[in-house]
Amino acid sequence: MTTASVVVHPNPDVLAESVAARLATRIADAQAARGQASVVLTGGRIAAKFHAALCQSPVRHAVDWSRVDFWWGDERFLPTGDPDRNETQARESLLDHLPVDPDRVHPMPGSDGPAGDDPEAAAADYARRLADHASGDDIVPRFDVVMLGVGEDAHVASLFPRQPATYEERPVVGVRGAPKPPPHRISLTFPTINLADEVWLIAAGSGKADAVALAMSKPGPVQAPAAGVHGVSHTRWLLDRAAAAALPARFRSLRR
Ligand SMILES: O=C1O[C@H](COP(=O)(O)O)[C@@H](O)[C@H](O)[C@H]1O
Repeated sequence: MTTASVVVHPNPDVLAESVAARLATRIADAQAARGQASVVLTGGRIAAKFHAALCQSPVRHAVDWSRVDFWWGDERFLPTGDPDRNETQARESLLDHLPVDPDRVHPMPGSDGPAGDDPEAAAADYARRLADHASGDDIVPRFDVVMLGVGEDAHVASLFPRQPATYEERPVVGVRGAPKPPPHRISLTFPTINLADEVWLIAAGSGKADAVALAMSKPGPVQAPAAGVHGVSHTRWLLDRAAAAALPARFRSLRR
């Protein structure tokens, strides 16, 4: 049975430390059980903060980083190395500082990649890479953790409200006309994200408060994509107090 939880932290720094420690612990648990782990990284501002926290966290020593597969939930479809790519930012803030296995780092293609400047073709390339790492009859790996930032409009990954990608049944989708720059993106879709063991929605700041409250009021996933994701075992909302400010009082356990 799937479960859900909401944890409210006093500020973005504590949120980042908490996410970093949780992630290292979750990976260590997966490695203890299966010898390896797979995580899906998010982009955005809160990712940069918890990446930095993880690089300093003592708990990072509980993980064998060479036995972790790193995937991305979405990518801004720009040339490799562009500073606005989620991959570039994750390498600079996290992966370049840990002893990861380069063969286990799976960035989404850039617009200068083998599929060319076509986000749909690049998405199909990434779907093939996911299929190559899936088990049995699955077409994507069953990730241990998918981490997702939450946009002010309640988007997650590059699944934006009322956009065609929110209806997509293929595992990865090319996005054109995203309301947040850049307009061309690649994203995992709901069916792929929702096969993960755990899904973590991470949000900080007052700008996210309405989106978090909307998503948790159980609207449809087309209206609020953050409402359309869940882990097979657990869905975790990890918030700072400002992002939780519009939630009903019962969710705001922290009162300091
Ligand atoms: O563009 C994106 O934005 C979201 C949210 O970013 P934030 O800076 O508002 O936290 C992010 O989750 C997504 O991965 C990224 O491509």
